[in-house]
Amino acid sequence: MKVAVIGTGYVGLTTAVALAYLGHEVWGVDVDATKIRDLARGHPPIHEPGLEALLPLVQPRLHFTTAYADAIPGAEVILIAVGTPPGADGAPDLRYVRQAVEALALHLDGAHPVVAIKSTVPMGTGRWVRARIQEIRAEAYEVASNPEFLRQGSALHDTFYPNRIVIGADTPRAVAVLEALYRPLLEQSFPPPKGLPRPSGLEAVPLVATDLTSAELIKYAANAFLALKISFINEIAALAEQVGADATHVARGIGLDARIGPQFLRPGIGWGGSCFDKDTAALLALGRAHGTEMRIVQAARAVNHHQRERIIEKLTRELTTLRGRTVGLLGIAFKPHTDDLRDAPALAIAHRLIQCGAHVRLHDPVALARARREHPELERAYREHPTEVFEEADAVVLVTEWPQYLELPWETLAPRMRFPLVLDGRNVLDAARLTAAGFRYLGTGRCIAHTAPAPTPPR
Ligand SMILES: NC(=O)c1ccc[n+]([C@@H]2O[C@H](COP(=O)([O-])OP(=O)(O)OC[C@H]3O[C@@H](n4cnc5c(N)ncnc54)[C@H](O)[C@@H]3O)[C@@H](O)[C@H]2O)c1
Ligand SMILES: O=c1ccn([C@@H]2O[C@H](COP(=O)(O)OP(=O)(O)O[C@H]3O[C@H](CO)[C@@H](O)[C@H](O)[C@H]3O)[C@@H](O)[C@H]2O)c(=O)[nH]1
Repeated sequence: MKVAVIGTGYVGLTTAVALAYLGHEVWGVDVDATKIRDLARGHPPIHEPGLEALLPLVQPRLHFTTAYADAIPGAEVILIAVGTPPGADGAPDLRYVRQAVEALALHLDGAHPVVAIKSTVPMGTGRWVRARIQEIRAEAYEVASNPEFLRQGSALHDTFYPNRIVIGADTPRAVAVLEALYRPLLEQSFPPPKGLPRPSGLEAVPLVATDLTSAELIKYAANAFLALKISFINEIAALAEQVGADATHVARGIGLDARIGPQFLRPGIGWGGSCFDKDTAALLALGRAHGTEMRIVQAARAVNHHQRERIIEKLTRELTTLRGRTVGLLGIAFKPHTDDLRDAPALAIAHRLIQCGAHVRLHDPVALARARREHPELERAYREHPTEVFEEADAVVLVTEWPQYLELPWETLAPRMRFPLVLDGRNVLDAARLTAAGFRYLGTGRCIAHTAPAPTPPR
């Protein structure tokens, strides 16, 4: 099948590569000429595990262009995967979707492709896209919603082995065409790419076929639910610290209940990234626009915003003041295995620390180059080697759980600090090992023996 993918960012590029691997003839279109030039030379502009290795393998069936005229004519499916960043009031800014739709409409030929929206868009957008194309072409085209659920850092894995595929469309033909596009994924009939083994037990992927608007809402509901699971465990973690409990044990204790499930219950610094903040804000705005107050989502956001401030509070409590202190942050990317810095907690914490009069040092094994480009205001803080953030520091905070940080020569690091405090924002370090190495170790939501509160009698 000839497929056009509009937008070659985290979602569009991953989708294009995966579809080419499955045997489709794929055209990736982007307005960013630099990105397209790099891609055409086989250089992915983003860090995503497996992408660089897979790109040359699929190259014969994968084309990159800035010209809609190359990609659209003859395509059976057009996937829109452009950005939908937050607008001023939290509602998504749909200008890139509008621009993509207007550009593609000019090149539609008689083949009647299905236009499917992969970008996360407000309910009603699909119907608007259909109407706009009809207005431009004076003819009806089928439009579908095909929301994407991949996670950055495991984007290819999630694309090849999704939990489900959602297709929202108002005609059976649109569903049938997209079902045919994804058949190898639905039936898991393709040989797993090298380095991306199929999860054991995965034999088929469920298809959720629904109407356009429900599919659009599924995406927002999924992200909001995941976000509130994280905020829930973080709220429990805050209480655990006060009462002398271990929130990681609480998470395991509740997560084994099949009705709750173990995932997204890792207490920590809270969520970051390009999606959760944007999509929960969008849901609030959409609720407001339709007279529905989204109270649970609002609470989840409030808890998450406070998570970053809790790091500042903990450091202030431990160090009395932040003025003149030196604080090292391990990890800048919003999660491991990506170089994405959108809504990265480390950047927010770094700016708050500087505001409080502290000196900051920042390291990341992959995202440092992007941080230098996108956040030159922090240039003095960046360090090339992780051990440099410990030099004469008063505290080090592990913000992003890159596996490399577990391998640091911890036994040699405490003596290099002014005050050997380590705040483990992701609960991944070995508390006993660090304590033995001379650190004062503080986890998140875990009260270790010497910080436990005095016992209180039952009332
Ligand atoms: N990043 C994720 O993990 C993820 C996962 C699921 C869904 N989503 C959603 O998918 C969408 C894309 O997200 P992303 O992270 O890939 O964004 P991104 O910013 O990485 O990529 C968007 C791309 O679209 C291009 N673009 C903008 N206007 C264009 C136009 N008119 N024609 C062609 N290309 C154009 C940009 O140049 C950019 O390369 C968003 O709606 C997002 O919410 C993202
Ligand atoms: O138990 C957890 C799980 C995650 N996080 C944090 O949550 C954020 C988001 O992580 P993750 O969801 O793994 O990455 P994303 O790439 O943001 O993916 C989310 O957002 C995408 C964009 O919409 C969706 O497609 C995915 O399904 C959804 O998981 C990160 O800062 C994580 O550190 C936690 O704090 N605790």
